[in-house]
Amino acid sequence: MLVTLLDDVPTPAYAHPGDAGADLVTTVDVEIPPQGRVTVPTGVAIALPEGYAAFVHPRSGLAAKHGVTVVNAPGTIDAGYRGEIKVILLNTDVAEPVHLRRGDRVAQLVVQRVEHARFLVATTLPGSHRGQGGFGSSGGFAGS
Ligand SMILES: O=c1ccn([C@H]2C[C@H](O)[C@@H](COP(=O)(O)OP(=O)(O)OP(=O)(O)O)O2)c(=O)[nH]1
Ligand SMILES: [Mg+2]
Repeated sequence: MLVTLLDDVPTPAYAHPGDAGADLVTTVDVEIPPQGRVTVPTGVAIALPEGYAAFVHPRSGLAAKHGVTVVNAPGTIDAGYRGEIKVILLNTDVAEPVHLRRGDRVAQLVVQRVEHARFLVATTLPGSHRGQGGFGSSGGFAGS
C-alpha cells in the first residue's frame, strides 16, 4: 500500500509479526486536560486499494495506564481518502492531564477488507432466531 510521510515520521509499522494494528504517532506535543479531547496529526496519508478500509483503534496501554482512548473508535479511513490521518484522542481521567510528545505512538491502524452492500428495500424481512430482540434481550450482567 502506498504511504506518504508528511512530517518526517517513521513508516507505520507492526510492532510484532502477526499484529493487526500498525502504530500511528502524533507529530505534535500535546496536553490533554482531564476529560478533554484533542485531534492530533499523524504525518501519514495512505492510498488504500479499492475494497479496503482502515480503522483507527486506541492503544490498550495508553487506555489502561492513562485512560486515553479514541473518541470515534474505531475511526474510519475511507479507501478514497488521501488526506493526513488524524486521531481524535480523549483523556477519560477526571483528575490527571496527559502529556504526549511528538513521536509518541497514540493509536493503531487496522486495515481490513470491506464489503459494499446493495440496499434493497423490502416490506418485510426474513425471520431469524433473534428476531427484534436487542439491547440486552439475551440477558443482563451479573448485577442486574
Ligand atoms: O479517526 C479518523 C476518522 C476519519 N478520518 C478521515 C478519513 C476519513 O475518510 C474521513 C472522513 O471520516 P468519516 O466518514 O468518519 O467522517 P464524517 O464526519 O462522515 O465526514 P465526511 O462527511 O467527510 O465523510 O476523515 C481521520 O483522519 N481520522
Ligand atoms: Mg463519512
